[in-house]
Amino acid sequence: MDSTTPLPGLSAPPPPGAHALSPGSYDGRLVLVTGGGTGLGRAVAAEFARLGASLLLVSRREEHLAPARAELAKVPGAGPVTSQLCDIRDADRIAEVFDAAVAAHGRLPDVLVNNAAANFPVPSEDMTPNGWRAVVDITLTGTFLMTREFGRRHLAEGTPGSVIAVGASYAWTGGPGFAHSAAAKAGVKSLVESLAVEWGPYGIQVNGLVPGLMPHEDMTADIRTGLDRAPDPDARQPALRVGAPRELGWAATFLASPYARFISGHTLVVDGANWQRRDLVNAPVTPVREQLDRGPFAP
Ligand SMILES: CCCCCCCCC/C=C/C(=O)SCCNC(=O)CCNC(=O)[C@H](O)C(C)(C)COP(=O)(O)OP(=O)(O)OC[C@H]1O[C@@H](n2cnc3c(N)ncnc32)[C@H](O)[C@@H]1OP(=O)(O)O
Ligand SMILES: NC(=O)C1=CN([C@@H]2O[C@H](COP(=O)(O)OP(=O)(O)OC[C@H]3O[C@@H](n4cnc5c(N)ncnc54)[C@H](OP(=O)(O)O)[C@@H]3O)[C@@H](O)[C@H]2O)C=CC1
Repeated sequence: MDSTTPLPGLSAPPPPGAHALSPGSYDGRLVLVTGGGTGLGRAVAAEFARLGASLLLVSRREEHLAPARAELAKVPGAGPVTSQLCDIRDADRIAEVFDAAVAAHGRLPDVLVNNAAANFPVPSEDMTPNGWRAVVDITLTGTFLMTREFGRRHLAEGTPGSVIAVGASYAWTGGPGFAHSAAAKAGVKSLVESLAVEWGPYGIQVNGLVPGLMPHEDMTADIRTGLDRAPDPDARQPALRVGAPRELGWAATFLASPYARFISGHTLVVDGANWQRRDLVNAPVTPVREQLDRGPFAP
């Protein structure tokens, strides 16, 4: 290969609609996806549906849930799709959601995908106490409250289950400009490791799942603007391409399948090795304020 031959990078994913697991692998199973009305949550829900799962989508806004319900119900092979409005910071409402799951689907969710999260870029010196609390309460405490209810219900029934918590790679590295979200995701990773041990004896598997850069149309304006500052995102990844949301869905359906039952307490990163990237000599440091175009600090 000479220097003029383009490098291949990691190969493109199979087309939408393809799947690795056998058709009907999730027939008769109920999968609860928080934040399942948008973005990556919706893509993960679609892959479970394609394999026969019934779905329960949970989030705060009907305008996110209604279109997703309609679209996911049309996925070939999908079981019934329902949704519940719920702010995952509200433990009482979460209990009602599980009651509604049993009423609508006749069973507890077999799989819980904790995908809902909150995030916005902000230099830490500008972050308000309430801004910190909103992100940590949704991302970490919300994940705990959902998982706690799932675990309690299954322990009471004596039934098995599988939990997947969507994380971010800055759980390991820190996330300058996203200190609240990075701290919360580090907490999520730790929670996965604690609960996998606590609940393994009862047949409940708990794993983390970390997406790399997987652009989608629901990304928040703040995050989209940040990404738009760096053109050609493919060239910035070791894979020489960004990820497709369905690649996260395929990983999720594997992790909750019988073939991955002995994997627990693990956090799987689906990012083409982007988070491992290091240069021998790094680019010059640009302060977060400058990266975010915030101007001088004005207390
Ligand atoms: C860059 C490179 C890309 C690189 C990209 C790297 C991405 C890394 C991986 C992670 C990705 C993700 O998590 S993506 C997931 C992103 N998705 C979301 O966040 C969707 C949900 N978001 C939301 O609902 C809201 O934005 C959020 C505020 C976070 C939560 O809603 P609430 O209703 O609870 O909160 P509110 O009452 O509106 O606000 C609570 C406080 O937060 C403050 N606040 C709200 N939005 C704010 C904002 N944009 N900037 C500053 N502060 C903000 C408010 O002023 C309040 O503080 P006071 O004024 O003091 O009261
Ligand atoms: N996109 C990416 O490249 C990356 C994403 N991630 C992670 O992937 C996951 C999905 O992200 P993405 O799809 O991009 O983000 P989105 O903004 O599209 O999705 C966030 C979802 O969470 C729901 N949500 C937010 N707050 C609450 C709440 N309090 N209660 C219930 N639901 C809530 C929202 O629905 P509603 O507003 O209706 O409540 C929305 O559906 C997150 O965990 C994120 O941290 C990690 C690394 C990279």
